[in-house]
Amino acid sequence: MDAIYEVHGLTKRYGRTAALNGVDFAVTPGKLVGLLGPNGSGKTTLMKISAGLLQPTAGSVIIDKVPVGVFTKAVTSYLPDRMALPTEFTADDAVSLYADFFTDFDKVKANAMLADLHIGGRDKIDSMSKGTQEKMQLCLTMSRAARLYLLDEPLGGVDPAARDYILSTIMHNYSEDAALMLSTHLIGDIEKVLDEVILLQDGKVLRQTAVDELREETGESVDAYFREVYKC
Ligand SMILES: Nc1ncnc2c1ncn2[C@@H]1O[C@H](COP(=O)(O)OP(=O)(O)OP(=O)(O)O)[C@@H](O)[C@H]1O
Repeated sequence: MDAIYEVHGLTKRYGRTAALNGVDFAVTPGKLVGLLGPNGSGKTTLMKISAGLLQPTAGSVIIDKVPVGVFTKAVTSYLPDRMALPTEFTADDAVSLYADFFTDFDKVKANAMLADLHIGGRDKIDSMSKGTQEKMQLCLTMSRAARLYLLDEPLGGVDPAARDYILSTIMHNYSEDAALMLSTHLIGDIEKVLDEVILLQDGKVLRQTAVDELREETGESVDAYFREVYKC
């Protein structure tokens, strides 16, 4: 099957620091991929370049056969690792903004998810807790019918009781012709839903593998494998 998301020789330098150093991988449609790696391994940088928010130093990202640009932004739904909406907005304002901005946005779906999470339309972002802000942004991100979802730490501030709802929201809101890549440090919580993992280290891909194969080969969970590989 043709890849929906390809990364070729991707390099990003900040002065003398190479945040990414020749990253190559490809993801096919239908896959839910975990982008894993220790702090500073380049996960956010890779997501930002793929979302068209940052220019690489070298290399390319191809989404749905097109290099990152105006078209790919229209088919990529990106959840940043911090609040990207004006904090004076209410949840209703945020929904309206997404509806105006993205033609693939499903307002009914977004409102239903927000109601499930007890987020009121009139709730203001700056009076929501950090975790609630994250949940709201995730609802908006997953209410688009995109070809590629890029979620940077979707569970970071979310309490354990809400994590299962969030995980099922992630799993059930992308179609078989789309792919989803998420970064997380909460591997134990998320590995049950992952098809593949991409392990980053020092700006390079250490390994890309199917989760089932990794478990079979190592006889341990992805979480245990991660702790072993990246032991300080
Ligand atoms: N704007 C910037 N200026 C200089 N260096 C940066 C900048 N952004 C990131 N870096 C550096 O690039 C490297 C990769 O950072 P990045 O945020 O992509 O890592 P990460 O894997 O997302 O980390 P974390 O797990 O802590 O979120 C780090 O060494 C970081 O210090």
